Amino acid sequence: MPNLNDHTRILIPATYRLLVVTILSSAIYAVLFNVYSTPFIIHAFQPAFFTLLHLMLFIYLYRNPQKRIHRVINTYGAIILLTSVPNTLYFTIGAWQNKWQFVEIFPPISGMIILSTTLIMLMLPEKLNRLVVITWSLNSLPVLLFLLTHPDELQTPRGYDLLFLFGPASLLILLIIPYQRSINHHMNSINFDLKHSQQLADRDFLTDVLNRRGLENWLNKLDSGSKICVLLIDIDHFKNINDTFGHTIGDHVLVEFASRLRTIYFNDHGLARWGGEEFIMVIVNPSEDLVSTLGPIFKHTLNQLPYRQVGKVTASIGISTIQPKAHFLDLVEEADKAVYYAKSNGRNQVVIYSSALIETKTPD
Ligand SMILES: Nc1nc2c(ncn2[C@@H]2O[C@H](COP(=O)(O)OP(=O)(O)OP(=O)(O)O)[C@@H](O)[C@H]2O)c(=O)[nH]1
Repeated sequence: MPNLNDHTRILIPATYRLLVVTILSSAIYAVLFNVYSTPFIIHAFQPAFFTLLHLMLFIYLYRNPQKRIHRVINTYGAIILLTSVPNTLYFTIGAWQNKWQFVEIFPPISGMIILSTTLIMLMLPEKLNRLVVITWSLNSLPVLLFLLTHPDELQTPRGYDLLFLFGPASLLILLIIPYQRSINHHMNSINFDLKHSQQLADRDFLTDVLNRRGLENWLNKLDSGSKICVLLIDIDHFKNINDTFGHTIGDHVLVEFASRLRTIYFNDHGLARWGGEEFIMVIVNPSEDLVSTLGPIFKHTLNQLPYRQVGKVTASIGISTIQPKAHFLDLVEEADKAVYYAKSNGRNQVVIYSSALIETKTPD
């Protein structure tokens, strides 16, 4: 799954799992309620409807997970809230009005509520915590309040069962919150470290522009329909700089050269160190007009002012034709031929590749 942030990458499979568990458990309820029917006709349909609803949610997510994940999570939370709470309130209020015995009539959904809320808290983002706590409180408080004010119903096997289920389980839900927060915190810091190391691995340690790997990753992120133009920029007589001023000063020149290249700005472009004293710039969707103006821009930026410690530095630049990004390596070859031509022709110049130029004018 390219271009997904890490959070979404974790969220999507977690939501699939949550939906599968919910579909399976409500399907089991649907079967059980039909085999062992309750006095309420709605129980014959509600779990089946629930199963269908979550199945539709699963298919909806499956068709476009990246775009729909947050909508699906919010809908899931809303369904839990809107189906469980009215159910619980209906039975507790009815029992309070002496319409029925609560412990006999309350359907065995407590396990389902505990399962879904705990799973949501463990798997889904912190923002749903509040919804889960509200759902849980609106379900457990009426039940606990009713049982504690009706000892005759409490002191039955089902009464104690419900008391312990909703009582200690409420505590468990509260305990999961800090646990989940610390997991989130750790995951965020691991993601941050991972991203940081990936960024470091994509950069040239000396000049801090992209390295070859970084450029490749950058190219992969471009739209497949993008057209590009490649510029190879090779410092002239760099060996002389090293020989005359020493390797360390040579390094300083590379850093200064790269910073000057960074100041040349196009709408969308990538800059990388291709080799020792050779840099590469890829311009995305350039016009032919732009390409024809590149020479003066580069010469002005790179050569005009002297470099600290060493004075004048020049470069030979080869520019490829404009082609789809899939032809990147061919374009590098073109730019390389143009650089070779520039070097052989006296250096300190910008050469635009054309087959005619290379065939007819390449000096020996
Ligand atoms: N200081 C320094 N020198 C480097 C680095 N990487 C490569 N070099 C040097 O860059 C020099 C490149 O030399 P050549 O390939 O002969 O090219 P050039 O002297 O620039 O000559 P032309 O390209 O023909 O103008 C070599 O002396 C390498 O040692 C680096 O990271 N730091």
